[in-house]
Amino acid sequence: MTQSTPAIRLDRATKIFPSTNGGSFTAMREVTLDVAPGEFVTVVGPTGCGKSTTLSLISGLEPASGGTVTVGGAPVTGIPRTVGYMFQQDATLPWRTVSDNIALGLRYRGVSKADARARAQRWIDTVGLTGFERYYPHQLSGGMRKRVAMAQTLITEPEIILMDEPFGALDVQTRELMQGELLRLWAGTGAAVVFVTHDLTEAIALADRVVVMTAAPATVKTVVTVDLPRPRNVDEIRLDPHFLDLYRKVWEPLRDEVEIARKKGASRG
Ligand SMILES: Nc1ncnc2c1ncn2[C@@H]1O[C@H](COP(=O)(O)OP(=O)(O)OP(=O)(O)O)[C@@H](O)[C@H]1O
Repeated sequence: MTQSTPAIRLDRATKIFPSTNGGSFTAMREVTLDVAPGEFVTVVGPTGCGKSTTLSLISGLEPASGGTVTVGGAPVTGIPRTVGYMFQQDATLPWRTVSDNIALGLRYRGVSKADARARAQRWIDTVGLTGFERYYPHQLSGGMRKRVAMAQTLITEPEIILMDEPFGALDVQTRELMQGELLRLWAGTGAAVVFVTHDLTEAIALADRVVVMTAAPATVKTVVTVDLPRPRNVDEIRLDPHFLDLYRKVWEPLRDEVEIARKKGASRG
């Protein structure tokens, strides 16, 4: 992959699902977006507009109905190995320890048990879980489980990380802590990130660019460049006066779409 090749390219990507009444439902309409290697892009939009569907197309979980989706310059035909995921619900196995859960991705890729364990230990230390290696997920706090999830995602060194509201279920303080942790961990990876969230403060604090989607069917309404310096302290950056300008730039186009989505929902209901 050369420097000019986008990590992800959506070119007029469209997704049509069959609907339960025998018709069809367009979830995405001609979404065009490039994400550069090492870029952090967040995606916001009204509820149900097609944000998760966009991630499904990039991850190869769903094929596009029209347009093209490429990862590292190659069309997505299956689930690319260079992609890591993090969702709102943890992907930890409840019957495996922290150490085994973190090593899992490497074991699936054929790495020996000893090597996977050693690399897992490095990640356990990096995410601040030293001493909890033999704990099971249910013995951990929500924030600690997120640390496991981040280590699980990053240990395979993905070139692309797809995140669907990964901190959505956390309380506000833990969420802010995890945002800071994510930025710290991501900074050393060079991975391109697409991060879906409903939280505009989170979207701006993390991103190089915020993509605002329209009400369903999703298409790109506008893209706001976040020209805040890195490394960022997510606690402090939201107090920066420029942060408020950026918030307005994202919220104003989004507000219109939320209103459209609300009216559509009301007319359907
Ligand atoms: N497999 C599927 N079959 C049929 N319809 C689907 C399927 N997956 C998603 N949809 C529909 O596509 C639309 C977009 O869903 P999607 O989950 O992408 O929205 P979203 O923006 O991520 O929503 P939210 O903000 O609530 O998480 C929804 O109306 C949903 O019902």
